[in-house]
Amino acid sequence: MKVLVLNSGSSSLKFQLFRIEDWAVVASGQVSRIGEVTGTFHYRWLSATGEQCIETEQHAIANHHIGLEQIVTRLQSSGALTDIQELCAVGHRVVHGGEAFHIPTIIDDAVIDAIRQMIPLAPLHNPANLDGILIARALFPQVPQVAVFDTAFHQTMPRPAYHYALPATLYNEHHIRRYGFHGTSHHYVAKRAALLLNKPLDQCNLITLHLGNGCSATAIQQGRSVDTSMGMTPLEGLVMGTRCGDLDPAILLYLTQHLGLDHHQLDALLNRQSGLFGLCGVNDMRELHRLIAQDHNQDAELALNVFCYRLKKYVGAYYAVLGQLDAIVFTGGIGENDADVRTHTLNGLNNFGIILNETANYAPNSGERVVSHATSPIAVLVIPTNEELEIAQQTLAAV
Ligand SMILES: Nc1ncnc2c1ncn2[C@@H]1O[C@H](COP(=O)(O)OP(=O)(O)O)[C@@H](O)[C@H]1O
Ligand SMILES: CC(=O)OP(=O)(O)O
Ligand SMILES: [Mg+2]
Repeated sequence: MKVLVLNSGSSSLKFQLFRIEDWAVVASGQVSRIGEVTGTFHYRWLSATGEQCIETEQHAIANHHIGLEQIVTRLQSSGALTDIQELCAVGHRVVHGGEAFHIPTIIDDAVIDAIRQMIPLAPLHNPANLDGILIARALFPQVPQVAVFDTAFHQTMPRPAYHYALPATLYNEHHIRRYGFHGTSHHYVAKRAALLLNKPLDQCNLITLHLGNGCSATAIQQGRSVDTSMGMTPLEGLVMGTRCGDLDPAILLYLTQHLGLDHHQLDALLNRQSGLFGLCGVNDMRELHRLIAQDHNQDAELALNVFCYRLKKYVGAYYAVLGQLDAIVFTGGIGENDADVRTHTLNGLNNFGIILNETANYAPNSGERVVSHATSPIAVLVIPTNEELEIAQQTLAAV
């Protein structure tokens, strides 16, 4: 039997098909640039003889419905999913679950309505997540669908951590509070960290740093999220690829009053034109390093420093929140691969008991690893995230 995981974004649809006996990935890939003149269909699968096969096609993919149809056709023709009966569930990443969802949830009409109502709280993510659900339901009417929410893991945050200092009615009547995101990833790497530390998760205090296109930090006390850097929406907190993270809210007033920006322009500015991109014109961390190495580009250098400085402040704050700390965990495309970011962020924290081992930190290695010094009281770990596997396992448990 197999579980299909879908992560539906605004212009892409990522998928992985797992065999539940051993959680092997039988097929995976993504359709991207949906709705553009040329789309891309990237497909990887295991042949009948166990060989890894890869294929990339370029052609227009008009919408998510057509994208998912093409995925299913290819899953069938490659032998990864010869019969739909083999599919025991479809798991969906859903970014915003508000306060309604603490656990993976079997999708029915009421759940779909609730996800729809959450769209204003995650305008970049929830509409696409919902499309993925509706299309998968139409394509596989007999197969149970499960929603796994980015917000669920953070529902254990205590009230002082999630309340904004705003008039109480804004929470009581409008649900304006901090929710936090990337919970599936923070939870997954926390479980892996506990194994590496050889301690039960409910005895581990951790700071997990998910640094991808979106970036967030989480303080984990005895295995539960007690604070996280993203807020009501995935815009608060760390510096990200194109999102600004924390800023003085009066800047928004200034931008509207003195520069005449309307709310569409503000949305574009904060979500898509800020972060690393706003500071130096590129949002890909690898590109940023190239600009620094090849051209000594000062904007890129500043962007890297702003990124790491903000991250260091969150590490310090969450250390104070936790009081006692077992490990700091780096994950996501940047966290897993960028030794410079790890060094810049943790530089000068020796007196806090955080001592990087630079040889281990810079060693070319892609697996789970310890990059702190053997004598460091607090371990520093690099753990590749696997949101899809976590969603697949939670999906199976839910059905
Ligand atoms: N080898 C690398 N060194 C530095 N940064 C990297 C490396 N590989 C990927 N990244 C960065 O990871 C980010 C994307 O992270 P990822 O977790 O894949 O994103 P997403 O949030 O879309 O899942 C990009 O900024 C990219 O530059
Ligand atoms: C919630 C969020 O920011 O997700 P992503 O990093 O996939 O954009
Ligand atoms: Mg991601």
